Amino acid sequence: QWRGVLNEYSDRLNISAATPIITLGEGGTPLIPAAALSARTGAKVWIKFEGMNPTGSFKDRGMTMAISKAMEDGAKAVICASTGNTSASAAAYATHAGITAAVLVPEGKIAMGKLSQAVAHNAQLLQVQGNFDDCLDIARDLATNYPVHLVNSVNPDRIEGQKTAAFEVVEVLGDAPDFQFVPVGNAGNYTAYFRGYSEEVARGATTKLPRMFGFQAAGSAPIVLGHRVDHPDTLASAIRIGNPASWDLALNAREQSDGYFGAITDAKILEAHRILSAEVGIFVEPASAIGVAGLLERAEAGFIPKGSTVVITVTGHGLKDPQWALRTADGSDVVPTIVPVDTAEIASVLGLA
Ligand SMILES: Cc1ncc(COP(=O)(O)O)c(/C=C/C(=O)C(=O)O)c1O
Repeated sequence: QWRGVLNEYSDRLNISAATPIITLGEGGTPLIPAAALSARTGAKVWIKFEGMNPTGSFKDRGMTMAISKAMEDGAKAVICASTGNTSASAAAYATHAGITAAVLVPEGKIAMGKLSQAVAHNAQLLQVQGNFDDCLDIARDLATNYPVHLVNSVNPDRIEGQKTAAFEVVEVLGDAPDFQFVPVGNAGNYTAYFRGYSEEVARGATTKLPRMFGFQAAGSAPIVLGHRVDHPDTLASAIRIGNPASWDLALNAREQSDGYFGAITDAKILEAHRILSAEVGIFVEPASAIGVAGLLERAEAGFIPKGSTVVITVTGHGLKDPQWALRTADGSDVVPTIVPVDTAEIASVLGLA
């Protein structure tokens, strides 16, 4: 069986025999051809479905590394700030390791699925009366002044673990794609994919780097705007971040990969969210759909050559924040169809009769 990314890629990660391997089987996620998106764009589109990780997001790749290294350092408690998925993952891996996790989330801005996971995994969850950026400032202060180990993506172990997704793409495609699309909050994952692909080039496993295309929500797009956003706002709560922790690393990755950062409106995020679930059969939380929206926008604008190989990483499962599938385009609630226990009636409603 798949043994988790630290075991599967041990020779390409900075772990040693002294590193305890804390794993829930993360990684080895599906790379799924998206015929509907290929038809819409003329590219050859693949979806890297990171919702299939143990806690339902890509964060598990980084957390297995961060918690394993924390255990190696003798940590007894970990701390993180989170818009939700990092807290769910930190809580799961910490409890699996037998240590405690404290998580700081912006009050009232965490999706129900993620809140449920952090509580279920016995984290000390504090809702901070501020936004994610305030939470990260506090978490860094706590890790500096108290005996708690910081597991946010400012911790390089997280980037190390997350770069394994690029290894898996290359294994399946036999080369790097022409374009790699990702959502961008702190820009840790954008940075991690660039690092993973760069290492593949260095070891001769690929002929090229993909162009790294990252997307931020229009109401929360500091890298696109070129300045911090003090009051970020988007329904894509996972990427509601105004001061990205890996900003400089991401700009470097963009330069070196002839990459791009773009902003996408909430309406276009929801449109892509629906296309992905209704036409491809992949259910994601809204932030994860921004890469699909980004591809549709870039293709429409003529920047994606026909026949290009495109990988879009969708980062969190739709079950994290299922409410969005139950709203119609104009924001009203989907009305359930209620029928009597009567075959003829139902056949008629289904349009069979
Ligand atoms: C579903 C989903 N998609 C994309 C991102 C952006 O990744 P980065 O650009 O590496 O930050 C996040 C980030 C979440 C957190 O930052 C957190 O959980 O604290 C996410 O949950």
